Amino acid sequence: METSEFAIGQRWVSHSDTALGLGIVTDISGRRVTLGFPAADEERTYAIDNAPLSRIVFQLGEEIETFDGSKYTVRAVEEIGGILMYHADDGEQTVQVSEVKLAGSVNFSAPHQRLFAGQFDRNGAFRLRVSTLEHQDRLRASAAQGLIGARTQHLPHQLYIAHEVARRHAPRVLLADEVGLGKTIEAGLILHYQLHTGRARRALIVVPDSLVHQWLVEMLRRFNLRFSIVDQSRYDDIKAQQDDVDALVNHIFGDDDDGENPFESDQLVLCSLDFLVKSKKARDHALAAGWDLMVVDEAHHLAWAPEQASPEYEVVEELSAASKGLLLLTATPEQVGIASHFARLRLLDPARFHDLETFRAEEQQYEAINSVVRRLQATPDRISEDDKAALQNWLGDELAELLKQESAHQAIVDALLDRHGTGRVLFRNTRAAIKGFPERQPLPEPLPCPELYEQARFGDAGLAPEQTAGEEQWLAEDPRVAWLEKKLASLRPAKVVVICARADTAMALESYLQLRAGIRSAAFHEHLSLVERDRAAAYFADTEQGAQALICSEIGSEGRNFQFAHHLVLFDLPANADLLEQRIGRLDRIGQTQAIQIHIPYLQGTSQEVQYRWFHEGLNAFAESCAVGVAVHEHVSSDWQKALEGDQAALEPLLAASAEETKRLKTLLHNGRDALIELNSCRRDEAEALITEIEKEEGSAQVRDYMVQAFDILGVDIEDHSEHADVLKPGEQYQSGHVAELPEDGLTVTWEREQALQREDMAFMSWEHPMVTGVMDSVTSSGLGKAALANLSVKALPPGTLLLEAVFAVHCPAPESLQLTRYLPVSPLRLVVDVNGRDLSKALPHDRLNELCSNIRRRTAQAIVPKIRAEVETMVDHAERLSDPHLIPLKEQALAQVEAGFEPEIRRLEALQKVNPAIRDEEVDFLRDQLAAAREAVGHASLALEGIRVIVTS
Ligand SMILES: Nc1ncnc2c1ncn2[C@@H]1O[C@H](COP(=O)(O)OP(=O)(O)OP(=O)(O)O)[C@@H](O)[C@H]1O
Repeated sequence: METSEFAIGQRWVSHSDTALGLGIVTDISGRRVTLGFPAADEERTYAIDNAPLSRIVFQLGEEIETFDGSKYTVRAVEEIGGILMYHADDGEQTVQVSEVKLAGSVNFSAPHQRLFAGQFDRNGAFRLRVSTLEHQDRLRASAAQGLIGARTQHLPHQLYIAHEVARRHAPRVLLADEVGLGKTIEAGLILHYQLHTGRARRALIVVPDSLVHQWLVEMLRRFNLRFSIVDQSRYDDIKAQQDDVDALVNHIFGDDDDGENPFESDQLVLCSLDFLVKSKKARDHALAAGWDLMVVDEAHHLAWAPEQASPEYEVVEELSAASKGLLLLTATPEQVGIASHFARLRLLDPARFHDLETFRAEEQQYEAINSVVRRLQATPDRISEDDKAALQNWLGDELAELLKQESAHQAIVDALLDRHGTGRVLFRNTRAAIKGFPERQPLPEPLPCPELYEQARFGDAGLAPEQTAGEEQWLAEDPRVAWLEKKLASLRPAKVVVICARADTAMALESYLQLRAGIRSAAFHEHLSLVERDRAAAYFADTEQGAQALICSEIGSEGRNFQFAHHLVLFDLPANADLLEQRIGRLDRIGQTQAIQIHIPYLQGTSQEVQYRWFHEGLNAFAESCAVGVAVHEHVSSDWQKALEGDQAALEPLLAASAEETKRLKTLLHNGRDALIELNSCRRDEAEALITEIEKEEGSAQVRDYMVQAFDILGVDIEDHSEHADVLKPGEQYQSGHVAELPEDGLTVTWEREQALQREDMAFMSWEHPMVTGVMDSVTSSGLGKAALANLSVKALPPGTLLLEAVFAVHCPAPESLQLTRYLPVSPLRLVVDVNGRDLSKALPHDRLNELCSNIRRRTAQAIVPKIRAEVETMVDHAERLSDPHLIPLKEQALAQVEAGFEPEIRRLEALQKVNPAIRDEEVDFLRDQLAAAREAVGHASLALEGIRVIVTS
């Protein structure tokens, strides 16, 4: 009996998460279905179209258990109004059990019961099941888990961060690598890991308008993560789909709040921050949907001051409370000031960052902390008395506790970085630490100031004086225009990115260059729709027919990837040094192969010249990435303002003071904050070990061998394409239910990452490709290979001897929030027994049996099974008895890991509570309760029989 229509009361299981147990349909509304999972005390809502659910129908002869613990054997099944009624007996009386009454933690479809019910498979399916469990177990224990499938180069700083952050439960961190070092990739790796390991299911990415499409594409092509965009047009579509009567009612009553919540229809959603700020409805919907992980790119837009938060900050603050994990991304965390930086850290970790003034005061101590940390690391076996006193001062009573720990020095360093640095929350890699970036060459072009700008030489207006003149006029008289035209002609065919502060300037320049100067160019600014912007960027990227120049407004200076170009023209200069870094970062990013030529046309005797000299001589911000620009500006702001206003006398002192302050701050940061953050952001040796592990996993041919084995059983044909590549096609016996993502006309795949990086048209098949994980999940959650019957012909055993090869795996239903799979591996246990209970596991290894066993014809097998039922039951009992002792060490190990996972967290919160009165006792109690619940759940773990092969000798 098979049905796929949902009805309230039906029982289904989640094949993506069997630990939930047997679910019951509690609500069906619109395109969503909600199930309660009593064993795990969880409720889940799925989109009906792609719910990972399988209907559970117990077969005749199988045992069922009701929620009050009574057990019955199924004798007949009938369907009444979509609900199954089991006619069952307990040996004495016959009862009718509605499926509604079945227990939630029932372990359905026991392999031997499947066998007796005639549901057995050939040998190959059993073999596939065993190897699936073994691979799952190995992969889950591997440090490479979650990081294998990405179509990216293995860069140590990225993998280190991803590994460090992604393993956390509900991570909340600021990814603040310098511009262009790959924060998007880091966020993608973390997302991929969290989704792959089930630590997160629902994720929301919030980015500026101009980056929506780029994120969509990066997530899909690099990580196989398919996000859905929610924007105004999505709402328009929903509205259009509403039936006419609804629309009429809404129109009359002015109520358009009903209708679908598009944030709930998908698990992975991408949305622009601008849209969330503008649309209250979208905001409310996003809030109501709830998230496991939220990513916010270009987080420097989230400005905050003690008196007033920006609307962007408010939106993210609200949403961050509705999301368990939070990743904020920005290359320039202090772009809008230290207060905003603090406020963002507070969103991430309110327990640690509770007071702005305390935060400021702490920053003064970084240098002293750094020197103690360095000494601790240099001499791991002793601490000087002076350092002990300093540590006592910083860590108080906690020090004594930390000193008792096994690796006391590391624990103290970690506690210091966390409690007195930005340790757990902030990651920042710098070009200086990573090395290998190309040179940046500033090429100033002083030009005479035309009369046209006589009234707009200085102040802010002087930075973009064209806004004070008519368009025709400035295009004709501003010498930067003629210079640009000539420069582009002389550089042809080299690609050039031109950035100016304002959209009007970009538009006027672009149409001038295109129409009057005959230069192939494209404009990129905020007045274009998202599609038009992507089209412009693609036209510019095209190497054969594309534009030579892309004329961008300031939005082109964020997040975009233009590293294929080597020339940047700064048509004007921004006021803020971080913005300058963002602009240069479009070209100065991973993948840039040549020196970057930065052309800087400026008008002499205007604020442009002042700004050029300030950036160049004061901050050295053209030639090198400058992280201290905003802080230096705060220090010299009144002189800077004066110089910008045209006060000649202020300029030289400004340049001298800025250069000195830049040097001072860089040294300070180098020895203080940056050093502390660097300690945290990439531990080289760990990163290298991780890469070795990932490459070992990728380098082995195991994934292909496994999939070849699976394809053989699931009816997928493999044709040779070229070295490392194949073409997969549905064959005659194709079982589409087990193989997701295989198009009818086939799929070209590569098994090698290097090839995948070159050939984006090929799917990159790794252990973490959705087709591979889909097959693995489908094998373990379905009945495939659970029971098999085989023939063995060996002289050593008399004909007619029966053997049982059984495979067990750890089973532990528990609330998902506990994430117990972290501690309890699958741990497949294979045993071979005979009818007398002899343990033959070692004498008859799995591979040897695979070689020796052959299939029995189905008819013959069906005739044999009823005759050997009693013996099989006896052998299953023997195997279960032999399996029992294996569970004890597994549980002990899991318990130790549970403690090791929770206790540092509890200690940390207790330590922070002493300095932060805002931490409530309930927060600490919550963790203690979680620990108790995890202990209890581990206590109930069992070894469940996952598959059997009954072997008959001949
Ligand atoms: N591991 C990698 N493998 C291949 N390409 C990479 C890798 N890391 C980064 N890149 C490429 O380098 C460029 C910069 O990466 P990304 O956009 O993630 O940087 P970012 O730090 O977010 O930049 P920004 O500060 O400008 O937002 C992108 O083109 C990206 O595709």
